[in-house]
Amino acid sequence: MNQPVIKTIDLSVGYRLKNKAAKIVGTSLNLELHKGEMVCLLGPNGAGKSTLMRTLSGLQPTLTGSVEINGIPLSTIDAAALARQLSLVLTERIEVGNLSVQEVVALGRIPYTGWLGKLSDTDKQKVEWALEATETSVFRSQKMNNLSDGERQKVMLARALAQDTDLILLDEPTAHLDLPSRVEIMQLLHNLARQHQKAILLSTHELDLALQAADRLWLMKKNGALMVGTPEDMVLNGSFEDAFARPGFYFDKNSGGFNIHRHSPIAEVALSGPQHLVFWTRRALQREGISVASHSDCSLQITVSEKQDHITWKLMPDSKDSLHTTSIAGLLMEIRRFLS
Ligand SMILES: Nc1ncnc2c1ncn2[C@@H]1O[C@H](COP(=O)(O)OP(=O)(O)OP(=O)(O)O)[C@@H](O)[C@H]1O
Repeated sequence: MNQPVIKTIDLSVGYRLKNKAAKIVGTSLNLELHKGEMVCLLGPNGAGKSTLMRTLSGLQPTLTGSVEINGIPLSTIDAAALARQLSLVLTERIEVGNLSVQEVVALGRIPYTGWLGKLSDTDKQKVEWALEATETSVFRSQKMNNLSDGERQKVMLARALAQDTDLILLDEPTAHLDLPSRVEIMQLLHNLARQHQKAILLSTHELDLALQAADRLWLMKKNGALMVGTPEDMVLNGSFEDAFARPGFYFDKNSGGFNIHRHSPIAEVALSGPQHLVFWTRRALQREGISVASHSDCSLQITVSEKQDHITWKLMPDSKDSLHTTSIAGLLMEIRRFLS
């Protein structure tokens, strides 16, 4: 594999306290991020994601160990050179006055032009490309103050793209966005990594989206350990659940999501039918505390089917006549009756 864009060597991150003691947040970190890949940094609140992000971007000193960018120690790279290698998108709303979208994106060219520098043709092309890639060119003339949070976030990403760095670090880029905008940002970042060979690291609390979109996960635990792997490996080997599960909240390997319902079911039923109908029926049953058995030897069998857009659930209790219902609400009512 080619040289990593960013690499950490026995890195410890954390804080020097007043009494000269150190608060170690992450330790023995040997991480690599390569061009063309998108990595999601996940972990519960307080695990140390922001601390690691800040350390990797040079905003905070390392406790021990080092960070290298394109093979050069971060501590030896001056601010101007660093800005040509690394761009950072933070969650905090940065006040950019009443600048237009295009003017904000053009700020990404400062590492090449200086504060008062005039944009060259190349600079203008890079700004144009960044606006197109993030689909922000349609509102290029609008003032930043008039944008929605999602539009604003895309503009901040465009500014980072205009900076034309191999490495882009984003701290919770999808915070405050609605679901479609979160999906859009994740897809955009993944495309940028693949199509434009960017190395992208983003911290996020979007577990579902990270599982789907990340090439690899960096999973920080509360004890300072960090595990690395493809999302599917981390689910299958249990590390994903291990980092997030709490009493009353567990990861369901069958659905790929967290469940908020109790572990010990009050009843077990057999369920069959087309996959998507089984999926949503199971969700409703789980909420009732009813599990779906992997065998058919149950006192209640449910079959769900769909004909010409009409969905029917057929309940077959072993002791009574079978009955039909045409909604999940009806199904739950019948099951409650059956169990009472
Ligand atoms: N300036 C500081 N001095 C000392 N400790 C700090 C400082 N800032 C953060 N911490 C501690 O470092 C630990 C990691 O915090 P950090 O903000 O990096 O976690 P995080 O994973 O980003 O959390 P969240 O998901 O809630 O944003 C926490 O225990 C926090 O209290």
